[in-house]
Amino acid sequence: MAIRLGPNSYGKAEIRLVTVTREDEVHRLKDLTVSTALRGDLAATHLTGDNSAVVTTDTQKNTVYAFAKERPVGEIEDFALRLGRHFVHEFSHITAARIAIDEHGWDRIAVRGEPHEHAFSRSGDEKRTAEVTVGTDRAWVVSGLKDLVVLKSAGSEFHGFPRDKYTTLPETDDRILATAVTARWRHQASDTDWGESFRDIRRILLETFAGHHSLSLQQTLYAMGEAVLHRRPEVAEIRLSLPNKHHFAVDLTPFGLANDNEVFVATDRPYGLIEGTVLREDAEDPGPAWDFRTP
Ligand SMILES: O=c1[nH]c(=O)c2[nH]c(=O)[nH]c2[nH]1
Repeated sequence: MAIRLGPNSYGKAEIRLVTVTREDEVHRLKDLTVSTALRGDLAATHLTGDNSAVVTTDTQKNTVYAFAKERPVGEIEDFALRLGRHFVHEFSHITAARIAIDEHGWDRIAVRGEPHEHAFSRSGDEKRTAEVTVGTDRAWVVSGLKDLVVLKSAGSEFHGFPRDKYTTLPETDDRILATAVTARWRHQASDTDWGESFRDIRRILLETFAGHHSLSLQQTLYAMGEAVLHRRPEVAEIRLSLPNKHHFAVDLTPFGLANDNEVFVATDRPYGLIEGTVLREDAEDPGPAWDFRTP
């Protein structure tokens, strides 16, 4: 029986990093969860236990903290690029690094209408994300956001679907449409103005969700992705994952009441999960941008 080692990688997952930058009395916060992963000639550790090529996951974690001290973290894409390039350039047997970062937002607390210098409240569940893959001669950058919860109470219909003996869903020309957007977009280059790009893409996603008259969440997904590609030339491809956060009109007839689309039950499971990719016809091959394990 022939057995061999297949694709493999290793790293430190979910390193929690918080930095405080002080400009006089005003403090700035960065709150990140960083995951590192390395690939390379690591057969020996798997096959014989020879660890001489293993840049330990503990060292990877320490490197993240040291880099955060040596220079301001800055945009998460830049921080990930610096870390990835370090691992690949410093260790010749490491052929690729993947650095994934979630950034958690904090808002300044307003005290008597004035933003406080050093007191913050968590912005909510939404995260800005970056997944950077660094190879020996180039890098791939995927930016994104997670858990951006949105809802519209008009401008959404869903009808025209096939009915069989198991179909009970009523057709509707007026429903609540709600989702928690996870979006990841692949950049064509590795030297964009990451902050400006992120803020504008987030705005485009929100404005399209709000303004698009939806006949299905699938159609809304495509419209959101298409709008980003129309307006942001730096993006080659966008992947969206949209859980349908169902809001069903409650049947009030047992109480002698009509429900004129005003009273809903919000259910959290099961949920429809609508996922899709929108990309440029001439998009460059993604290489390992999405899947670190692909050669
Ligand atoms: O926008 C929707 N797409 C579906 O595929 C679907 N399926 C379903 O039950 N409700 C919805 N809504």
